[in-house]
Amino acid sequence: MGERSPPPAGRRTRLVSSLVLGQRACEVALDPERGALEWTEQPQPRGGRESCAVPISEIIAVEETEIDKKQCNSGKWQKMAKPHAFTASRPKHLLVYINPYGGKKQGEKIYEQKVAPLFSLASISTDVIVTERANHARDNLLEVNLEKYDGVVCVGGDGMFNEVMHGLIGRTQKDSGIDQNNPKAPLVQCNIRIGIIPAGSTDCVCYSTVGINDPVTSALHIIVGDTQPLDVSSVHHHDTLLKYFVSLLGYGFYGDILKDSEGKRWMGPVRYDLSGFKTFLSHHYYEGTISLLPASHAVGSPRDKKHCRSGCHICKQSKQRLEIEQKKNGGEIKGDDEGEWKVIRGKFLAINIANISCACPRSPKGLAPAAHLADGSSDLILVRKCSRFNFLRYLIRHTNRDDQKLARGESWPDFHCGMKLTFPSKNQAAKGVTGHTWPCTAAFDFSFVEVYRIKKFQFTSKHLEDGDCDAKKMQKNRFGHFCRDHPACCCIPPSSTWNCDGETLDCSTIEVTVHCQLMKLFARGIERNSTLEAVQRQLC
Ligand SMILES: CCCCCCCCCCCCC/C=C/[C@@H](O)[C@H](COP(=O)(O)O)NC(C)=O
Ligand SMILES: Nc1ncnc2c1ncn2[C@@H]1O[C@H](COP(=O)(O)OP(=O)(O)O)[C@@H](O)[C@H]1O
Ligand SMILES: [Ca+2]
Repeated sequence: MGERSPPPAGRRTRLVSSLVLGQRACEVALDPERGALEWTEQPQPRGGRESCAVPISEIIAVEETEIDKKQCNSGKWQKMAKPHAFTASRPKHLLVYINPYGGKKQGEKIYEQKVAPLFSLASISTDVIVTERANHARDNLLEVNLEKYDGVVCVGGDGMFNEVMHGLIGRTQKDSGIDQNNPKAPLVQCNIRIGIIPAGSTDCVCYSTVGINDPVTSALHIIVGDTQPLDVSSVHHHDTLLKYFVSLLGYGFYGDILKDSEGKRWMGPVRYDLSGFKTFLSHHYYEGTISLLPASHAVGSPRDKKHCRSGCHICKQSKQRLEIEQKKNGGEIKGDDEGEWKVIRGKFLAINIANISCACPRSPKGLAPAAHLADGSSDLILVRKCSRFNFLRYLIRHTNRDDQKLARGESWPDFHCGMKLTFPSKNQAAKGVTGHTWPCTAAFDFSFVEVYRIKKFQFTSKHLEDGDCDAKKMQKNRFGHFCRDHPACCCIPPSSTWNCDGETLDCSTIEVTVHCQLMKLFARGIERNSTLEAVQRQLC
């Protein structure tokens, strides 16, 4: 590249050159002020000029093409040694776990065909392990030498991500001498980032942190070294750690779907739709006592119209708060017990705790659209006993895609953030209809739905309120539900099971604590589409 004009005083040099892209002549410029590589097509005889720019931090690789050998050997060109790491945060060595049985069983193919070539282009070296059994990745992470890796990649669904996350959290606490079974123990943050290549059935963690479940998009976020902190919640039964979760902890409807779908894994992702339909028809409700500690530190509420997006200032504030706390306490993050507990008793069709929005292809806005990725709080959604018709209205509001239509007549293409928008027709607009099918008709606007932003939570099923929940001591009734007090009961199941990131928990009596930004992902959150969101807000 040759310099065209001297830079104005105080400005860094802008390098400009001509380049042939296929058949087209372009003017290419490296602009250090904007940190971008720009190219503009030279004016065509019929007019028109197209201009593009790519941030330098997002260029994957620089390759020297062999078109003009003479020029290459003329001394003007210098061959770069394997170029990588445009910015310091890019990974060079990755440890990859592939679940060959996740989703539609395409994990290995997806990795080999779509991801590995990009890693190789970006000069990233990998150690790949195709798992041979459940918990293979978790157990391996507890002993492997992690120092040689800049990140861990999991190819699979939410269950696989959850397994890898358990390995890393467990390893970090073990190395720091922290007892994970103690619900009050201050956990140590994991600094090694996880990348998720979606190849599962729901891919909720990937969808909610990237905006789409696309393996190539995820691979690019890993390559450019994006970092997205993530809240993780722990689930304890007295002094025993049961599990951690990132997406959904669900009792009642989502617990029953999971339980029913376990034997249908061979069907692939469609098992959830079938079990969903069956569970909807069974319409079981469950009685119990909930105690919750509101997230007094958290800004905003689960009903907010403004959602967590790339560079979210609410999540940034939480990071600053954490750093101040860590400095004060010599690196430790102390549990925050401040505030007044609220106790709620009742009959519930669903109890959902969402650490993040839980957006996925089946529910593009998510079960908790306003939940933040890294604010140290979870959104608790209580759906009380109501009619089947009302429950269906609630389900449709958070699962239906048509509910998200906004454009006049036709739909906009699917945006990066996974939304599809359609405006009301002219006739509808003339009648003052601005959005009867618009997503702002929130799933929470029902008298039988309550929402809270929480930092701690406890639950006891009514049938267990006076006893212990040792699953082995309990008798299983013929529907597969535990029922100690009423062994012959076959009408209303006394307790459901918890769906914890897609795994069932053995105990229904649990205690949940949100750990602010315990993990980091190779992601950058859902990117804002400003035009689209401005229209969205206007119509709301
Ligand atoms: C009649 C209506 C039927 C509705 C069925 C709809 C399912 C809607 C799914 C929204 C769930 C979002 C929360 C995500 C949970 C995942 O962690 C979990 C595990 O995902 P994985 O199988 O590991 O990818 N998936 C489920 C369905 O529980
Ligand atoms: N090789 C394997 N054989 C059987 N199960 C596995 C294997 N590797 C991982 N798993 C387990 O499979 C479960 C589901 O995996 P996941 O990738 O989330 O698929 P899905 O989204 O279809 O549920 C996870 O809990 C994980 O622990
Ligand atoms: Ca959160």
